[in-house]
Amino acid sequence: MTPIGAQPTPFLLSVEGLTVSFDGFKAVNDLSFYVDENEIRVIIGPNGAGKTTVLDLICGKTKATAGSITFRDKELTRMSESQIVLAGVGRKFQTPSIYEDLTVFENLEISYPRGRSVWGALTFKRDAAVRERVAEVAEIIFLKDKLHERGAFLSHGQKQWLEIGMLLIQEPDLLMLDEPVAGMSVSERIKTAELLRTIIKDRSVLVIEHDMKFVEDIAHKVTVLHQGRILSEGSMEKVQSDPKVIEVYLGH
Ligand SMILES: Nc1ncnc2c1ncn2[C@@H]1O[C@H](COP(=O)(O)OP(=O)(O)OP(=O)(O)O)[C@@H](O)[C@H]1O
Repeated sequence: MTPIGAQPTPFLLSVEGLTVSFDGFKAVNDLSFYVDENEIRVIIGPNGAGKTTVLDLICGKTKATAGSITFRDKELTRMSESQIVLAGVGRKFQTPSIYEDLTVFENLEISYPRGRSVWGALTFKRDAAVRERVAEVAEIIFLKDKLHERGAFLSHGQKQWLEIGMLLIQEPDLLMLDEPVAGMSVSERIKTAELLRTIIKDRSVLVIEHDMKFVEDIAHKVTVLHQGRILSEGSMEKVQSDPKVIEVYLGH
């Protein structure tokens, strides 16, 4: 809460009193949390805590029963999924959904946003801009030497990075990732942490994750959900030593 008379804090994302009810069952229940610019926030919690539902609500896949989600100056609860994407929110689901028959280059190229400016007959200029951006993103996602490899031949981890790249090319201000390191090798997890640290220079990232070593590596702040509400919030150190968190989640 902003004290009366103070300037509002410039959060990138403010979730306030968010509630969604499925046939009377509140999967998310009067939830409030705030994400800063350039922050990596991780949401953890037991199965069924409401983590995926929170991301579904932010990206507009599920409509809130009550509460608000403010992204910069926009109220997301009143917007459609596509409007939310255009406002700058990218969402990656758990399973990679790249085009297996296309190359890394083509997968990135196809995701390049169209129609943001009038290119008209300037296709030559546009092609150069696309190639440049594809190269930049390929470097960030560790695939610059694989640009002409077909999606089908990438490892599971490389497919996950490519999908992150397909979102990055759209330059979202908020990127949401659901268990990005599930099924990855240890070295891929370390590189994914590096990737996230690189990309938050220009945006914030909201991650759902169960892998506590990875959470420790990346999280600026952790929000622990339980039964649709916040059980604990703060640094990894703080939530890890919170008896309530140990009881319902970490102790198992
Ligand atoms: N569309 C829906 N209709 C009815 N119930 C739903 C719906 N979506 C989610 N739920 C319920 O809401 C609760 C929260 O689910 P959610 O998937 O958000 O949890 P989660 O914390 O992401 O769990 P997990 O770690 O298992 O992915 C669960 O009890 C789930 O069954």
